[in-house]
Order: sequence, then structure tokens, then C-alpha cells
Amino acid sequence: MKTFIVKRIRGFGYAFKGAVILLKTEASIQVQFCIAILVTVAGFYFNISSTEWLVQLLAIGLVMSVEGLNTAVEDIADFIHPDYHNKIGRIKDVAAGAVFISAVIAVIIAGIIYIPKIT
Ligand SMILES: Nc1ncnc2c1ncn2[C@@H]1O[C@H](COP(=O)(O)OP(=O)(O)OP(=O)(O)O)[C@@H](O)[C@H]1O
Repeated sequence: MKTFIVKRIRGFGYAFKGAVILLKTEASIQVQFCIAILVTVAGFYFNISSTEWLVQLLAIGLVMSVEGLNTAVEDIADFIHPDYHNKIGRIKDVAAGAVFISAVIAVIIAGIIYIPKIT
């Protein structure tokens, strides 16, 4: 039982380290983090409802986690096959496509929340 708890705590430490690596080294995550701060400020400014906060937080979490997984896929692809290959191109494009989908959804969510408040 003790080793179970120690392993879980260690796992949390590695995961936190991963999140710090993403924020320190990945430009796209840094941009998304800045946008997350901006919409959080907007949330306080426009005094959005609890439901709007929940959806906004989910959208932020969705985009940043998918971006993190996309970075992991890119790193794996570069590690196992550093040279040009059609398959690697497709793998990276598909992973980037997943980020695109989550980002489009996040923009739609932002529109639904804020457009009525600024018009
Ligand atoms: N090894 C490869 N073989 C084939 N196509 C590739 C390869 N590496 C990258 N590509 C193509 O280039 C696109 C961008 O790849 P990637 O995101 O790795 O490059 P980058 O612009 O250097 O990104 P980053 O700055 O995030 O590292 C991919 O979506 C893919 O279409």
C-alpha cells in the first residue's frame, strides 16, 4: 500500500515536470497559456456565470492537453524516424488536426460566451 501511494506521488511529480517542460519549451503551448490568462481576465471582467466558467475551463484544458499530446507525438515521430517519410508527415498532420479541432471548438465556445456580452 505504501509503495502504491509513493508511486502515485512520484507519477504526479513526473507529470508536473512534463507540464513545466511543455510551458517552458513549446511556443504553441505558451501562446495558448497567454490566451487562457486573457480569457480568464475576460471571465472576471464580464462576470460570467458558473456554467460559463466550467465550459471555458474545459475548453482551456482540452486545447492545452491535446496540444501537449501533439507535442509528444511529434517528439516520438522525430525520435523513431528523424528523416523525411510520408507516414511521419501523415502522423504529424493528424496529431496537429486534433489540436485544430479542439481549437475551433474553443473559439466557438468563446464566441458563444462573449459575443452577446460585447454586442
Ligand atoms: N519527418 C517528416 N517527414 C514528413 N513530413 C514531415 C516530417 N516532419 C515534419 N513533416 C511535415 O511538416 C509538418 C510540421 O512538422 P513539425 O510540426 O514537426 O515541424 P515544425 O514546423 O518544425 O514544428 P515545431 O516548430 O513545432 O517543432 C508536419 O505536420 C508534416 O506535414
